[in-house]
Amino acid sequence: MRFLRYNNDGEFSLTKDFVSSEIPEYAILSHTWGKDDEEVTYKDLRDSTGNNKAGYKKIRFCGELARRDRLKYFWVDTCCINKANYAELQDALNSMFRWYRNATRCYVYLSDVCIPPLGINAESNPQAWDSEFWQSRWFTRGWTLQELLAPRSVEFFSPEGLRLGDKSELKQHIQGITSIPTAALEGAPLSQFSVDERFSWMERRQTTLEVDRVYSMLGILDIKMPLLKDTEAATAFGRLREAIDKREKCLEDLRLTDPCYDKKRIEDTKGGLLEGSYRWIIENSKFKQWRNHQINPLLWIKGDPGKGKTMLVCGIINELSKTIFDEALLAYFFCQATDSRINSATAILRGLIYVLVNQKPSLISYIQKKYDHSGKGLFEDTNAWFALSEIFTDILRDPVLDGTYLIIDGLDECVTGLPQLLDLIVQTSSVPFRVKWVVSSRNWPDIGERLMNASQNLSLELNAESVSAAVNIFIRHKVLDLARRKKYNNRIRDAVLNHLSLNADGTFLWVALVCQDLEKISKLVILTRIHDFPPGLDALYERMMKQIRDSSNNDLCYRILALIAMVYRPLTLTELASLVNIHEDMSDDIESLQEIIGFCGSFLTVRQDAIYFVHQSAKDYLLSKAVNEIFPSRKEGTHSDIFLRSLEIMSRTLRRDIYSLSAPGFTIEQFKQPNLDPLAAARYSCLYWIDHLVDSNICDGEEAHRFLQAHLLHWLEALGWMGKVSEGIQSILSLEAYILVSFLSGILYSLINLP
Ligand SMILES: Nc1ncnc2c1ncn2[C@@H]1O[C@H](COP(=O)(O)OP(=O)(O)OP(=O)(O)O)[C@@H](O)[C@H]1O
Repeated sequence: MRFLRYNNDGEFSLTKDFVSSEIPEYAILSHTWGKDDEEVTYKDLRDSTGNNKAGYKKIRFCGELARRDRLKYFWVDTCCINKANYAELQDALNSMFRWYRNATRCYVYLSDVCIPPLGINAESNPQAWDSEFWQSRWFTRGWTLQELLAPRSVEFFSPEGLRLGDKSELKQHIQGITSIPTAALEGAPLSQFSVDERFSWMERRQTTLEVDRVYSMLGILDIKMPLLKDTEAATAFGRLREAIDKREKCLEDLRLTDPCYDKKRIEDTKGGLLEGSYRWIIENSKFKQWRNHQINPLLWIKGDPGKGKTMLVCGIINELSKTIFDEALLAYFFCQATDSRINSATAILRGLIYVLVNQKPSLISYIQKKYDHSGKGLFEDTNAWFALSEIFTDILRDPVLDGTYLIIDGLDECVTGLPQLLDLIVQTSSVPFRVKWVVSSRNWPDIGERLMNASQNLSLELNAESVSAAVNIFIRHKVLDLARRKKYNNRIRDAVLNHLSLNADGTFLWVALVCQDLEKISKLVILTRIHDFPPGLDALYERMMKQIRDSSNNDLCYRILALIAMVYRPLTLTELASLVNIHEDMSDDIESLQEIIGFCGSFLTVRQDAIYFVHQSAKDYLLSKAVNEIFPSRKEGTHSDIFLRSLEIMSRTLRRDIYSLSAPGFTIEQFKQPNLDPLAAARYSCLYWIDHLVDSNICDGEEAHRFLQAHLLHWLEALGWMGKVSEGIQSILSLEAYILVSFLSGILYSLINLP
């Protein structure tokens, strides 16, 4: 990038070309072009021939303001680009948005907003220029759109050099003139606005060459593409659309989950985030040291189950996103062992990359080439980890990631690929990477072995005092809420407060579970019942198990708990009804099902129609301490039940043209799912029946064979409607491996081993 700077003689001249790592602070001019022969060109400046041109005034204007703001360098598009060199011009047009964005100051020269001589105090007397400002040509030109949006500081001046205000002070005016939302004018990332909305900001603007209406959108859309000479606008627009569509398709295939929504869901499922219960970490000396220094950029937060790590991480994300500087990014991922979609190292990398690219779309360039070659398989096939970790490290090397924060909650919940993931985290938290990491996990020795020397660790047990104080805030909040809703008198309220404070032992989850149970207890008996809640999570879970044991629905509750503990993603109520094999006339009675889930102690919770364990530790308890009760025929038996039940559901549901569309050739985009979805009960089964067969370890090739003989095409059709054909192919591959190892029925093998 080439600049102008003042010389000692008071004149200015062009500088050398600065490489991107050496670019100094600079000011930049935004203006509308006059007639070609009035503007000072690169050649004029080089040959010292432009002083008499009308455009010289603008350059001097910019230089004077830069000098006022103590900026040695300034940039003006008329003369800092050598337009005779097409390669340079092309590069400049592709870089312009970034150059405006990185400028310390941007001065807008409004040649047609003249201030009458008496309007010297222009800022405090807007009536003097208001109508000219509204009608200024600057707001009608194409290139000035990015000059308005990209820089942090945009100041408007009359040609007399009088300051009219900056884009923040004038945002009401600018919003009224341009219809651009104020958030965009205030610097919100443009990726937050849809592509169509961004195109609409250009609608009423003109450019000298029609094709420039397309090229002037490249930065705003964060797209890079070659600017071909003499291209028709329509052709350039077609190429731009194609680049956008390719990017969106790639992102769609990369996306397994959107961690931003996961965070919202988790906070909601856990009853909402209480600021007073996480703020201690912001003042913690280790946290501050990590935040303010680059010495050890990896912070490992560790603690026992239910100590509040996940909620702490949510709080840290909120806090960092408030203070993160300008261009830096913040990406995070919540790993959840109970959901097979988000419990592996590849899922974590896909999530982090997805968030990074969403915030900075140009990072797609690190994926696009590989994706164009391999398609969605890049993220899913057997080499996915290697491809994704290469893409990830390439992205982290990009200088735009300077100051970026990466956060992973629940490393202990990463069921597949944890060692590789830990190694990658350690590797990328050293030079030359410029990101900072926060990871959280339980106190697991395997994780400790890999992270201990490479990280600062913040143990919740070693910060017991702060954690206890945070838990007490939580207790107070919960009990006051209960007291208000259940009309406790002061004696009951204080007895509950007292019992919880004495027995919580710094464990948030224990408090949350006890309060959940207190909801169901009448205030008349609470003073006697409150002592039934023993201290310690396991003791509490044992108490919940005992209640189930003593209830008349215990068999159904055990079956539901076993099922929810073994499925690979949370089930909907409809899926549960069909899989648990309850009485036929109750299978579509969702209210009764919800009631039954209520009988399962506080182990389960229903949010937005999906059933979750109240906490990972609840599932851990069942899998380790209640095995005999809930898995009478071992875990394999439960897998086998789910497998057989799935075949039943699918055989009953799937058929040719399941949505009765009759006419062939429908695309998924054209299709609108009916309210009564015939696939609703079978979706889980379609996706996971093979996994359950494989994990059941029973050689039930006969059943699978019969099902595939009758329904192979119906099943593929259903997967198609669900957008899960590639998952189906993966399942077929596991089935093939399974039956090969199990020396199963040769007929089944030959049926699925299609050429
Ligand atoms: N800051 C907070 N605001 C509101 N609720 C909180 C907060 N911290 C903890 N909790 C409550 O405590 C429960 C347990 O917290 P959390 O899930 O964060 O623990 P954890 O340490 O991540 O547990 P695990 O390691 O077993 O996953 C949450 O479900 C929530 O009810």
